[in-house]
Formats: sequence, C-alpha cells, structure tokens
Amino acid sequence: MEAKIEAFMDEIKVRNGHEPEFIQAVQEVAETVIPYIAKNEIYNGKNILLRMVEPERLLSFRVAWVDDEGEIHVNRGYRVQMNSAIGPYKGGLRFHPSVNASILKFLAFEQVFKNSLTTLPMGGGKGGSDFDPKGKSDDEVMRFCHAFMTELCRHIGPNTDVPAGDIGVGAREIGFLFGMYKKLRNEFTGVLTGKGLSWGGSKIRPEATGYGTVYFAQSMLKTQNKDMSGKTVVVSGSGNVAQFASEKVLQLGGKVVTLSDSSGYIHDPEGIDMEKLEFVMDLKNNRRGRISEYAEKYPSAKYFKGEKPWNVSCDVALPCATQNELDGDAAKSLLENGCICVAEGANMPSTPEAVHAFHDAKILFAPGKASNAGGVATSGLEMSQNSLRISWTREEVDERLKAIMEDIHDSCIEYGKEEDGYCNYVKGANIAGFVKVADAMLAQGVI
Ligand SMILES: NC(=O)C1=CN([C@@H]2O[C@H](COP(=O)(O)OP(=O)(O)OC[C@H]3O[C@@H](n4cnc5c(N)ncnc54)[C@H](OP(=O)(O)O)[C@@H]3O)[C@@H](O)[C@H]2O)C=CC1
Ligand SMILES: O=C(O)CCC(=O)C(=O)O
Repeated sequence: MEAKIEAFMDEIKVRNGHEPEFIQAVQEVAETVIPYIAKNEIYNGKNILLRMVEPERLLSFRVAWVDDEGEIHVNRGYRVQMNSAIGPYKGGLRFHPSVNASILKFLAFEQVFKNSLTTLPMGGGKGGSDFDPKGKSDDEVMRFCHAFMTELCRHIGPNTDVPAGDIGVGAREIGFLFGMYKKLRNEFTGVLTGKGLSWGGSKIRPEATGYGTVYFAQSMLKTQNKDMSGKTVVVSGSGNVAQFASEKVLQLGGKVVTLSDSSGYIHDPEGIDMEKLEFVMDLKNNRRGRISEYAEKYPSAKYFKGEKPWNVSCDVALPCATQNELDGDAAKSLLENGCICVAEGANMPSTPEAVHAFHDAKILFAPGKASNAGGVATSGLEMSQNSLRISWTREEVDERLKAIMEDIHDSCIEYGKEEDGYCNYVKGANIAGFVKVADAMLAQGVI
C-alpha cells in the first residue's frame, strides 16, 4: 500500500512540484483514501483521486487599481474551481500577500471534502489575491474589490460559483464585491455569502466558523464524557474565527487565555472574558489594530512578540489563524502541558509532524475540514434562504448549524474509528468527504 501511495504522490509532485502546500494537503488525503479505494471495488481502476486533484478550472487575472495618491498598482487575482460534482463551486476569497496558486489549490482541494461533509449540495473552490488590505484606506480597499470583481463576475453566479470571505475578506470586502457584481450583471442574487443582514445575509454566518469549531470540540469531548465547562483553552489568531470560537468557549463555561496575530500573542492567565473579547472585536474589526494593544489595556496580560501561544498550558487548543502555524515542536509542547483536545478552526494549521504527534498520543484531534466546516455550512444555509427569499431566525440557523456539526462528527466516527476504539478524525473526514464526491463523479462519467 505504501508503494501505491508513493507512486501516486510521485505523479502529483511531478505535476505540482513548486506547490508545497498543495502537495501537503494531497498527501494527507492520499494516505487515508488510497487504502480505502483499494478495499472498495467500485472505485478501483477509475483514477478518481487523480481526477479530484486536478482543478476543473484555474483562473488567474490582472487586478489594476489606483491608490489614494493616484499611484497605479497591479495585483494578481485567482479563482480555483476545483470540483463541481455535487454542487456549484463554493469557498472563500483570501486577500493576503502570501496568496499564490499553491495556497489556493490546497484550500480549494480541502474545500471539496469539507463541503461534502456538510451534507449540503456544494462543490469546492477558493480564490483571492496577493493584495494586502493591511494599512489600506477603506476607499483603497473598495477600489481594489471593485477592480477584482470586474473580472471575477464573468466566472461566478448563484448556480455556478458562490465565493465568500476568508483571511483578509470580511463584511466590508463582501459588501464592495457584491455591489460591483450587482452593478455589472444588473441582478440581485445570492452570488456571494457573508452578506450584510439587510441585503441577503444569514444570521449567525459571521459567528458560524468559530461556533461550529467549538461545537465540534464539544462533540469530541463528549466521547470521553467531558465538556468545555471549566476547560482552559488556548486560541491562536484574533480574526473572525478566533473571535467567535472564543465567544462560544466562554458561553460554554470555558476559559480562553490566549489570542494572537502575525506579530505575536497575548497570554491572560485571568481569562479573556466577554468584556475583554469585545475590546478585541473593536480593536480588530473597527480600529484594525494589533493584538499587543490588549496587554497595554489589561495589566493581567503579557505580550510575547514574534511568538506563538503553544507553550501555554491548556486542556484544549484551537488554532484559528493560518496554515502550518502549529509544528511538531509546538505539538510536543502542547502534549507535555496536558492538552487533550485540538480542534482546527483554521485550514491545515497543524503540520504533518504535529498531526502525527497528536495521533501517536491518541488525543482528540480534528482536522479543519471537519471542525471548521460550520462556516461554509452556514453559507449553504444563506444560499437556501436566498433561493427561498426568506430569512430564518438566529435560533433556527444555530440549531441547523449544531445539527450539521453533529452529523459531521458522526461521519468521522463512522469512517475513522480504529480497532482499538480510537477515532482518527483525519481518516474519518477524508473518507466520508471522498465517498459522496466520488459516487457523484462515477455517476456522471469521465468528464
Ligand atoms: N472566515 C471563515 O468563515 C473561515 C475561515 N477559515 C480559516 O480560518 C483561518 C482564519 O480565518 P479568518 O479568521 O476568517 O481570517 P481573519 O482575516 O479574520 O483573521 C486571520 C487571523 O490570523 C492571523 N494570521 C493571518 N496570517 C497569519 C500568519 N501568516 N501568521 C500568523 N498569523 C496570521 C491574522 O493576524 P494579522 O491580522 O496579523 O494578519 C488574524 O489574527 C484561516 O485559515 C481561514 O482559511 C476556515 C473556514 C471558514
Ligand atoms: O463560506 C464559504 O463559502 C467559505 C468558507 C471557507 O472559505 C472555508 O471553509 O475555508
């Protein structure tokens, strides 16, 4: 079996040799799905996985825009339309200077499995740009978003491809993108999710990724007759996912002791309560400041410049910032300090070495494609509400989100439980996500 996986990966490396993040994401899937294919006759000889790793379409385009001083800038825009076997392409847009084809292909590939797990009819895609919104005025961000959409609008639509937010793309950017789409196409449709509540957005969508991650962690803890109450929780990031994961932990009686950004982390041993979290939300969402300001405001906290929070002792860790932010050494440190549960809010935040360490220690570990699927699931609910032209209540959406996260947990258990009773959630998520997409691909023939 190892030789089979190696041969498959050799082929992937030849075609995508300069794309390390994409190769990393494919390797993780190949290790769990290829043995499953081998045992299941219907998938044999169909080259399904080889077809799944090749994007159906990869668009790259110039985005030219003018800054406040009248200077012209050029960025690169992308949309990776990875797989549409079970529904229109669906997945976020990322605006960050690190964005390139490798990062977007890894994200789009993971999105295919994640969207399949939600039980909703959504294919997988991802897009974005190397544009850096940091330090830009609202007018500059608006001009960039408008320029980006003048090209993207030709390739998306409510039944074709429905983008949303990701790193660097929040409510402000979705508004500018939606405005330009509506103007160019002269139609008011659910072409983007994460919209404002007065113009087609869904209640709970802003909260959904963070809340869903904690609901998933709660389901994992339940398998050991434990829950979030009284747990000390280390969170990384301080953006959308980190903020609402922290809020849900607090609501469930846990104690959040860290938050971070790309400059460093804060440790508040007294806990980040709701009032302190509201300060962070205003700092990050309105004033667009740095997390170091938290330690200036609250003397109970210390700021650690240039460091990550994984040395802080905790019961539960929620990496909610970015890919590969938690490496093998960080995993060792978490384990030594008593961590029993890791649920990824970010996409692929744990390196392969970290994942192996968690599995070897047999702690509860959930990969992002399962635990952070609440965001895209609620985007799917936003699409349903747009189609029906109705708006569900907060309670209704939250109940559906909870039910979807429980379903995903059940699927991971179904496909990931090992002989000794340990659940390998990575294996479970990969196989459960694969089966639905592969069956649809088989039914639709070689296209
Ligand atoms: N938004 C959503 O609905 C979903 C998001 N995700 C994933 O969750 C993660 C966070 O996204 P989201 O909260 O929406 O994004 P935001 O832009 O709101 O926040 C991102 C956070 O991560 C930090 N960060 C970004 N890049 C780095 C880096 N290279 N090193 C260290 N810290 C970094 C940012 O710090 P700084 O401000 O300094 O850049 C910020 O605190 C991403 O992996 C995303 O793909 C997954 C599912 C859905
Ligand atoms: O809501 C969406 O469509 C996208 C969410 C997303 O980008 C993700 O799940 O990583």
